[in-house]
Amino acid sequence: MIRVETLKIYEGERPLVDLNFELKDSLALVGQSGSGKSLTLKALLGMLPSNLRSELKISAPFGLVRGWTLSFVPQNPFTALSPLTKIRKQWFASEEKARELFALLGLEWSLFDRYPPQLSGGQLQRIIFAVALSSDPKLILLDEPTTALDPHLREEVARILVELQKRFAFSMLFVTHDINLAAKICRETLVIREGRKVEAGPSEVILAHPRSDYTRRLLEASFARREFRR
Ligand SMILES: Nc1ncnc2c1ncn2[C@@H]1O[C@H](COP(=O)(O)OP(=O)(O)OP(=O)(O)O)[C@@H](O)[C@H]1O
Repeated sequence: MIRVETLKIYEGERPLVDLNFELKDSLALVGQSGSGKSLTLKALLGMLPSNLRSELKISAPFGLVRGWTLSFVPQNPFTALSPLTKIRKQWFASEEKARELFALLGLEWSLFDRYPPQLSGGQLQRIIFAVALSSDPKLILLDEPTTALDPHLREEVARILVELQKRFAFSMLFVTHDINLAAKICRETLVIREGRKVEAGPSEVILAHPRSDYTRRLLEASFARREFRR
């Protein structure tokens, strides 16, 4: 279990984020735009903008080393890789590892020698997952990894993620504003507003019995988006 005992982010004296949480296998961090989701991920990655400072205290059964035990999946697969360089040249693990992950993710091996713009959004997102998994991480941070994808691909990516986690047993912190998607992917949910905890617990309990109006509004927004998509 990973314990984030203190995670505070300040702009000058103004606290933007003040959180603590436990992460067993999968935790969704859910909140409206501006609630502090991205800043929380940036603080955990040690990549905060230079005008902000943070206090971070984490206890984990392993060291968190970015690019090794700690991986990151960014929001937009279309911009995550350099467009002018073949996937092969952007791959830092062994070719054997690439073959294993490509097979597992249902990616044709020939895609390894293509340029990113030659791939579809779904293929690119799988490649980003392969890159994130290539160092055998213990913790993966995901920043709304389905936002840039078509709705049908979103469900597919959610399914792949759950399968990958079962197989590789990494922990994941999944950031999203979609509380329904959060519950599909993560066992537990932490709802935040203005950088503070609103409520936390098993995802299905939060979906079925939201305790705050804020969480209810997130649920309504999520259902409204779904209706709109139909
Ligand atoms: N470099 C910065 N300097 C000052 N304030 C910042 C900075 N970056 C973000 N903020 C503020 O911190 C708050 C949290 O921002 P953050 O980007 O974490 O929100 P978010 O929940 O990820 O939103 P979104 O869903 O829109 O990406 C916002 O009020 C934002 O304006």
